[in-house]
Amino acid sequence: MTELLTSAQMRTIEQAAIASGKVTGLELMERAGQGVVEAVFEEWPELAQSSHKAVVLCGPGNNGGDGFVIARLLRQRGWAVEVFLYGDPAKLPPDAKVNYERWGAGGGHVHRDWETIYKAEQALRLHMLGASITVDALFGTGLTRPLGTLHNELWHAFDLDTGPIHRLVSVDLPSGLCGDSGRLLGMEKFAVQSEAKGVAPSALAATLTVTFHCRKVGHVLAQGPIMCGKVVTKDIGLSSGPKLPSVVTILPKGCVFDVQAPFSGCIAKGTGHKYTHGHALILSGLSGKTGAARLAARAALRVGAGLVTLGTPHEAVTEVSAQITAIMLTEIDAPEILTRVLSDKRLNALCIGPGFGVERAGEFLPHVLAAKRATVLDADALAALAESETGFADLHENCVLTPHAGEFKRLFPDIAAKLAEPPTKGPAYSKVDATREAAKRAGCTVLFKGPDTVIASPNGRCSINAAVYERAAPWLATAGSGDVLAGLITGLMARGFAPHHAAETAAWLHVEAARSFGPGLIAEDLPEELPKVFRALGA
Ligand SMILES: NC(=O)C1=CN([C@@H]2O[C@H](COP(=O)(O)OP(=O)(O)OC[C@H]3O[C@@H](n4cnc5c(N)ncnc54)[C@H](OP(=O)(O)O)[C@@H]3O)[C@@H](O)[C@H]2O)[C@@H](O)CC1
Ligand SMILES: Nc1ncnc2c1ncn2[C@@H]1O[C@H](COP(=O)(O)OP(=O)(O)O)[C@@H](O)[C@H]1O
Ligand SMILES: [K+]
Repeated sequence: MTELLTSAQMRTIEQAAIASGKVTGLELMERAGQGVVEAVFEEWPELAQSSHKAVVLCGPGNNGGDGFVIARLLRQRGWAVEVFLYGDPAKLPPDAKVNYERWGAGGGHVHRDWETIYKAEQALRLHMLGASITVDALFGTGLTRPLGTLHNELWHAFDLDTGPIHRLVSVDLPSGLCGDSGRLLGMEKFAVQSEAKGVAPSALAATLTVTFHCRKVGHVLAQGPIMCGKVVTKDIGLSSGPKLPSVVTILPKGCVFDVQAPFSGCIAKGTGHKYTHGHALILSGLSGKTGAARLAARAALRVGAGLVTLGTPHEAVTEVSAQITAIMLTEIDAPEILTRVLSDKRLNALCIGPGFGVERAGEFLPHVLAAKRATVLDADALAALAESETGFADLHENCVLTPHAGEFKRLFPDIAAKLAEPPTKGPAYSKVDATREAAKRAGCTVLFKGPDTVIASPNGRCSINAAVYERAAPWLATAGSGDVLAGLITGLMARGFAPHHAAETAAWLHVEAARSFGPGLIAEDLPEELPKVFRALGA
């Protein structure tokens, strides 16, 4: 698992490293600047062949300090560099000030008060038009409030109405993007306008973002991926040495993890007979609505549950039995029959919701939850849960709720409203905050779907399965893919995976299967692609 850090956590790590005496802030800043220059030449090797022109936009904090280092290093390579400072040099923090002075001592000029410059000469725009790269070192993890008029100026100076600027390199975070939530502070107006025009929601949407030590949560959530372009992480010497483990334990807030490939050992089937690997029961909808449960059942079987049974209403038996082979069928017409079926303790995981019907789900839910099995509640079961009188009282820690944004809103309207509020100050309320709050309230694991799927459990554990950047899987936006995910979680829980682990692993496999199949994917393809994914994992 890789950690995704919040801005506060990153600061804690930096400060602890500096306090330990093993590194100075100035050294960290130098390495950060070097990391950006390195990443630029790795991304565009042609720029390393000769000298070019760069524009570097520096802000009033240490992000600006990184900008001065970058400017100096590029100039040392013979580049012509124009530096614009937003803010008062006298007020720069100490390390940034040292680098500002080093830039000046080497003969470097700093354009100041660029609002006037823009209005008088449009210098910024002119310089940028002729530059091979523009570096955004305005704000990083210290962004506390919206960019306001500065952003308006940049829109005009960049003349971005028609598209993104060529090779905009962002230092740590695109300025304006909240590092904890991936949301753009105070830029809803631009978000709406740009969506209509099909361009990025900010003048500062980067081609390349170079961050330090670890990716931040905001790189993968919400608008983060659109704003960052591509994210490269550079080591600045915080990972080496024995000090990090103790630093990590004093992090101020719970950590968030990036879901990584499961160990082949946990996916592989050990010895044992089919019952060793569990028996999943997937509850089917009525005739004409049975496809969703069949998809889930197929996924549960493919992910390795020893046996899978579809609990099918009598009137749908012909429809279902005509379309299954290895999957078994048992008639379940009424909630009481479900309770009787579940007296077989070998049925150890349950899925209700896909194609089930909201009203029926409302009738079955109390019996499902009373059985205290590992249970996935998806689709119609979530709608029924939102309407139920007992609310979350009957949920237990072996439940997993799998809402998409609409279902999340029905289940947790106040939390969804908080998340929908336009962010005006950083750190903004994030999908991580929302899912954590939801899991705590529900008392069970919540998997909040999307390209940035967030999984949280009541104990505060939280992971993000980000299908973004090199793991983008837009083909998952297809009917029935959520049913497959529900089946994967159920199958893994039948195999004995704990709810959070099952949700993480299923979400990862879901994206991998989609990526392995590629364009043209339909939900039926997902379970069938799993063997290939398992083989690649060495399972
Ligand atoms: N620490 C280290 O050792 C290392 C740090 N590194 C680098 O430092 C970055 C973090 O630096 P940072 O903490 O100084 O914050 P930064 O993002 O530069 O901004 C703070 C300034 O901006 C201001 N401000 C905020 N929002 C504003 C707005 N909307 N409009 C106008 N002003 C606004 C804010 O003002 P204030 O809120 O205090 O009034 C403050 O003056 C990090 O991302 C990385 O690049 C690397 O060198 C590695 C080593
Ligand atoms: N653009 C996307 N990139 C990655 N994953 C996506 C994208 N769109 C949807 N998904 C995933 O596909 C699944 C869709 O589930 P859901 O909305 O319940 O669909 P359905 O009800 O049709 O099964 C979720 O797991 C979601 O995270
Ligand atoms: K930046």
